[in-house]
Amino acid sequence: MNALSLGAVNLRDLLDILLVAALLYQAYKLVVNTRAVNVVRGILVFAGVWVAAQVLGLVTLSDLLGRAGTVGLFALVVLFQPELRAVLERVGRYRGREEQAGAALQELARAMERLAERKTGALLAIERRTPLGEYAGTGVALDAKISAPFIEALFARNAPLHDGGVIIQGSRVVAAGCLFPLQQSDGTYRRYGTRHRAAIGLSELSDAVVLIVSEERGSMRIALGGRLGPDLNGTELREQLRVLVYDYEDLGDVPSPETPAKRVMEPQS
Ligand SMILES: Nc1ncnc2c1ncn2[C@@H]1O[C@H](COP(=O)(O)OP(=O)(O)OP(=O)(O)O)[C@@H](O)[C@H]1O
Repeated sequence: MNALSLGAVNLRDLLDILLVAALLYQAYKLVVNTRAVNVVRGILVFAGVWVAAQVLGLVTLSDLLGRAGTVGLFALVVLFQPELRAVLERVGRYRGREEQAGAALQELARAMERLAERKTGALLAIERRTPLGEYAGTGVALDAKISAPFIEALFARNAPLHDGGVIIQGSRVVAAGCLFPLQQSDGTYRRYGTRHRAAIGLSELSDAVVLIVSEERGSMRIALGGRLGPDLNGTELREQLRVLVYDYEDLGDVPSPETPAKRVMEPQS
């Protein structure tokens, strides 16, 4: 018997099982809270029926399901192309992103503070799991590192792209002048203007963290999960950005709108 073996199971088997478990857990975290979760359930039922057909020797059924499965795989790749690309991009991102994330957070918060001080209206959506490509497509594509002066320049009055929202992916600004979906008027946010309602609307349809600087009040707020948070000072804004955006990748966890944000995101009417 091998020196490393523990009875029938040796250390290599244990390592194998642990790695597979870790992989399955990562896959679970990728799909939970996304539209893919129902598809995964469907695939599991499909696979269950297929295995049962094979075990029971139902040749025609298992052959049919096997062929349908191959076609289905291609269909899934097409259907989930945006999500797959986002996952691969996340996996492929190089190390050192902690440093980049810290710098992006500080620059973004500084830009928000300066815009608020000068009462310059601004709207910025930070992408998390839900791809924001369809909204980015309504504006002008950019590819610029986040910096406070750049964001301030984008929203400066009379600047060509100051109207509409900016979209951020990680530490890069990827689009400006974008049209976000307005919150459907259910009465809750009726007294707010279109900038705030566009922020709430986008946060309703995606898991994006949407930042707003009010031109009227010079306040900074976050919309998340279809709700508008309270006015934030610079410290609170940094803390929220850290918890909601710039920490999650390294922790491997995207906070859901209900979790950490709840502390400071009481609904505002
Ligand atoms: N659907 C939209 N998508 C993105 N930006 C929008 C959208 N609708 C309006 N905006 C932006 O909001 C600006 C108008 O803001 P408005 O004054 O109506 O809103 P508000 O919520 O009262 O904000 P503020 O407190 O800054 O005045 C527009 O000039 C435009 O830049």
